[in-house]
Amino acid sequence: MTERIVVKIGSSSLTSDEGGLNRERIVFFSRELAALHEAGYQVLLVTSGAVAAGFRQIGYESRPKLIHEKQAAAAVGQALLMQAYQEAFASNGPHRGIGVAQILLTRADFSNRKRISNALMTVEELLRQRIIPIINENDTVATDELKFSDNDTLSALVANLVKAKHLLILTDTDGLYTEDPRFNPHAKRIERVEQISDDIMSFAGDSGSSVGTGGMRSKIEAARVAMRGGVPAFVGRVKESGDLSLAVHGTGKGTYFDTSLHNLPMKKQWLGFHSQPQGKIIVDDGAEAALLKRGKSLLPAGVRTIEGDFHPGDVVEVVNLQHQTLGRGVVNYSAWEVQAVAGLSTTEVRRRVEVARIEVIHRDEWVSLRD
Ligand SMILES: Nc1ncnc2c1ncn2[C@@H]1O[C@H](COP(=O)(O)OP(=O)(O)O)[C@@H](O)[C@H]1O
Ligand SMILES: N[C@@H](CCC(=O)OP(=O)(O)O)C(=O)O
Repeated sequence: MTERIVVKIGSSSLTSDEGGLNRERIVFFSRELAALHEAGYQVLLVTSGAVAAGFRQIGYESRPKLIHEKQAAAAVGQALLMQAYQEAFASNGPHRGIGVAQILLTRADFSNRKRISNALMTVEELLRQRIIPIINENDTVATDELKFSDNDTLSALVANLVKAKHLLILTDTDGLYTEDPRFNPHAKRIERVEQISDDIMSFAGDSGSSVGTGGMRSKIEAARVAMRGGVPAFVGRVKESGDLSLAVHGTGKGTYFDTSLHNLPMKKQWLGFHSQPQGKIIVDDGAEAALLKRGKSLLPAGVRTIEGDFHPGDVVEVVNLQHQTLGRGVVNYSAWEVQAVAGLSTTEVRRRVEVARIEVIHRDEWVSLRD
């Protein structure tokens, strides 16, 4: 299969603090992306910048905070953003330039299997036709509680969906530092991350600009999602011509997040990232090791207790004794049944309740969310 690359560009790289698009940067990034396209990669772009591009046109003085104002700014800005990319790509590449297409997605689209498979089919066809899909959140319809709000997570979910070879998250800093380099000029850059430990997470701060939203924290969260989906990620800066290609080839100006995991099938992506858990199962250390290290199913013997009300077939979150999330799975028992058999041996369970399957969660219906 032709290698796929998902590139995410943040507002801070495309616009200024005062709002409005920086057309020179858009032309620059489209050249960088065109070079990958010409080299034979299938390129997908996840771009922010709609709100930042639109608010000045509407007459707001700074990036709006109220949801309806942000949505109005995005509605104006999204058209400007697409127009700018369309023009920039039209003058790139051989013949008639490179074609682009707009795709707007919400979190709700990802949790609906039919909608997301339709989106994937559209993307596949665009890529076959050598068109670059340009993706943003559908800000006009995304409701506050379900919003991605920054596009970092969206780009990771897209990378998992299309089983990308790389996810490149471009921003205004050349990677993750031990502290926000704006506040500590002596902070050290981290070159490679193999596991997102609490230490790594603690380095990351909020956004440095008034137009960006996620900051480094949301980029690391996004890298975690991509890594779990078997997609290695890069977070860094692309400033000079050729930088994007360097980033793809492992010598970019930024931080690389490696993964040895395989791509997650669509069903497990849904289970891990888009399902809505109905409750929690708290398991002991033995069950934690069985699930995470030995790829086993969850048996009643390893269950300590539960939270919430759920029924067979529901998705539940599994947490350890320290309440850290281990993963999610489809449960075979109702909440009261799990509570009744918690800690019991398989023989004892069979004597007490009648269940279709002895496993509380079968390993085929389970996805680990630990690195
Ligand atoms: N530990 C850190 N290392 C690097 N940058 C950091 C760190 N903590 C916070 N930041 C800030 O995150 C900013 C990038 O995030 P953001 O402004 O949301 O960008 P974008 O618009 O590209 O998504 C950087 O400009 C930087 O100031
Ligand atoms: N969908 C929004 C993205 C919001 C945003 O600022 O994201 P980011 O710059 O990636 O932190 C937009 O296009 O303005």
